[in-house]
Amino acid sequence: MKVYIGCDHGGVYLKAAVKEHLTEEHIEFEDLGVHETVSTDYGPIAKRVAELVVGDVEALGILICGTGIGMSIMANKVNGARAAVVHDTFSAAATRGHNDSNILCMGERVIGPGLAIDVVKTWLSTTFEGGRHQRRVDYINNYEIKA
Ligand SMILES: O=C(CO)[C@H](O)[C@H](O)[C@H](O)COP(=O)(O)O
Repeated sequence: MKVYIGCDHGGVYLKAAVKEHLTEEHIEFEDLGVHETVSTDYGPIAKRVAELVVGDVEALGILICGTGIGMSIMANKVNGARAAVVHDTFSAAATRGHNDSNILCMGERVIGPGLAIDVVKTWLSTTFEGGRHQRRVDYINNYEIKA
């Protein structure tokens, strides 16, 4: 598994904390930026990470901005991206287990690094349950194919 990670200026510090965790856990990742807190736009970063994730079935993505919301809105425009804004471990497990989310979005202005790392741990270690949830994810995929 490889994790593509990106942020805007509102997520630089939380991204650094998440990268530290991924490094400690020997989880392969690629940082698509940004690296500075100079004001920037979340759109291009979210688009790039989402495209990379969709292009590699083994890959997952983590996107961080001030709230996680701008990143998720943009990422979900990319066909095949299932980006979820998550700030608690219950939702982290549910969105992997039920929605097969492939991109985790968080907000540095919303969540502290301790809980954020727990969210990342839970999200990365939970697997998709399939079954009735596969039908629901298929509905989304079919909609994208026709759109
Ligand atoms: O898109 C967002 C809001 O949902 C992100 O949190 C951005 O990081 C935020 O809008 C950036 O705001 P700023 O005032 O330009 O720092």
